[in-house]
Amino acid sequence: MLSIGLIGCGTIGTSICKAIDDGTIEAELVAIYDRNLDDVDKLLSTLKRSKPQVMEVTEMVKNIDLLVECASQEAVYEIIPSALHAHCDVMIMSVGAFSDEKLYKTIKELAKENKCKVYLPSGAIVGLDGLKSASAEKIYSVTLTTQKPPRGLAGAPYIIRNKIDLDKITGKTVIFEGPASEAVKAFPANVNVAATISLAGIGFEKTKVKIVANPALTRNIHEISVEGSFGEFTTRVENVPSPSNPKSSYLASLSAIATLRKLADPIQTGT
Ligand SMILES: NC(=O)C1=CN([C@@H]2O[C@H](COP(=O)(O)OP(=O)(O)OC[C@H]3O[C@@H](n4cnc5c(N)ncnc54)[C@H](OP(=O)(O)O)[C@@H]3O)[C@@H](O)[C@H]2O)C=CC1
Ligand SMILES: O=C([O-])CC(=O)C(=O)O
Repeated sequence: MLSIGLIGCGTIGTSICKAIDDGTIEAELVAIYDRNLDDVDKLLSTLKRSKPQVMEVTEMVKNIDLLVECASQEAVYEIIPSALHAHCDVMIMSVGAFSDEKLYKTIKELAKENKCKVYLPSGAIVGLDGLKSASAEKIYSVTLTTQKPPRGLAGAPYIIRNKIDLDKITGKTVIFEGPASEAVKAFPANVNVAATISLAGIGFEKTKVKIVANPALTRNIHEISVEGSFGEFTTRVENVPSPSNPKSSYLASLSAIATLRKLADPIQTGT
């Protein structure tokens, strides 16, 4: 059975661990870690059958087949290279870290050298299958428009740097427009999906991102528009935010769970 170690015991990490614990994912949860020890304790208290050890990544990677990152972009720098050196496969949620081309190349090389796989779930978006198919030929443009209730953007470096008072936003307001390369740095906990789209499509510089704060919303909306030699499509998802972290949509947790279930399934459906 697949043995899993997980870094980041917050919203997504807890959903994944519960899904392993209740058998939705056929795997063994061997180890968990979070820099916030209260989150570790909270997570442990929700598990009924699994008894993961709490251990740091250097120890964890000696005991697992697959490391799951659901922590932060900085954690990708800290833990993924060690995991690959130790011949572990990895699943990454904080995909925005890959806007750093050097990191992306290093991880790809390490994965090849150590015969490991790097899994990047679709996360909080829909339509990645179409984008991947379209990228076999010419794509002319890709645009992501993300709308969140203002509290779903709280704490982002761009909001802090520009002293944007989210409480004063009373109508639909465009907060940011620019390439995905800038968006994932300005909003590292809000639009990792822009990175996943960039990697599947036309890259971080050509992928356009618009971020809108909309106080009329209770959901996180992601719209992707793609034009290419295949024709054009637009996808739109209205995501329920996770109760414990309004920045992260619940679909992101479900997508992580689906990716892990796929690993145990001999039949692979979809592009
Ligand atoms: N690909 C996608 O579609 C999506 C990706 N995400 C991303 O997935 C990641 C997890 O999301 P979510 O579960 O909602 O986040 P949470 O904030 O709920 O949980 C993350 C946990 O990881 C901890 N953590 C952060 N950095 C490190 C580190 N370097 N080492 C150890 N622990 C660390 C945090 O601690 P502390 O509280 O101290 O920061 C926190 O306890 C985030 O980066 C998020 O932006 C989210 C939604 C969609
Ligand atoms: O969950 C979402 O709606 C998207 C998100 O936070 C991210 O991509 O980082």
